Amino acid sequence: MPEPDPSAVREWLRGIEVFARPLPVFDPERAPAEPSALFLAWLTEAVDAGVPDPHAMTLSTVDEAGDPDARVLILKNADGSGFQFAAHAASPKGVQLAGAPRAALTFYWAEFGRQVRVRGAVVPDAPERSAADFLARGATARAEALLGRQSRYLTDSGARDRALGESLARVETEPGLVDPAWTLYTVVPDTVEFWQAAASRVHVRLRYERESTGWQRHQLWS
Ligand SMILES: Cc1cc2nc3c(=O)[nH]c(=O)nc-3n(C[C@H](O)[C@H](O)[C@H](O)COP(=O)(O)O)c2cc1C
Repeated sequence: MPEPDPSAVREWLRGIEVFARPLPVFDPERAPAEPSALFLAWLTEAVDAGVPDPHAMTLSTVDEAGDPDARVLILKNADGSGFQFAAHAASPKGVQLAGAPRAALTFYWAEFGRQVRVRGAVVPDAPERSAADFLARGATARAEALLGRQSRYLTDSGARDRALGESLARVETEPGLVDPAWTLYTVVPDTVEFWQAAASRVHVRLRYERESTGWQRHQLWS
């Protein structure tokens, strides 16, 4: 296969339209006092419009060398106390969060041209709540988590299938079995930014910043 022509790729990418669809108008002057209220309103609109995986978000962390890492996860809950996700403490993200318990979350709902950016401290939830989340997962997901090998090198898929089969049998004979390393984490936001694309390219940005007196709202240059 011939090498792709880098300038052709550049032209091809330049030709792909962005925000070429009707977009909602966001009036930051009418935004609620709490970012969780606006987040849930935008998430509800995404769900109601049939956006695929509307509760998927990018979780960004840093490793022990200070290098950034990021991956997509599913949001488990959002309210005035923060944004929750669940992960295995022995996974790379779990290890990174143990060393540097801060994170950023990014949501993007392309159909609406809307992005939400969250930054804050990450706090593990109480063990009983993590256990309840674990037990609410499907049997295969529990069996996989119990193996605690997420993101390790997979060199032998036969060995993987055997280990998974044994773990699944264990889950089926002990349905109350909980992996103590399974953890619900809450990102307690310091800032939450709402970004609404506009066809005019004068995009609208509103950042909530946590102050000792409560949430302050600031519009940002786009
Ligand atoms: C839409 C989507 C949803 C995902 N949801 C989860 C999830 O809820 N939990 C999870 O551990 N990985 C999920 N993943 C896989 C993660 O992106 C990632 O590959 C995995 O958690 C390993 O990350 P780590 O090596 O940084 O720990 C999802 C991936 C996608 C694309």
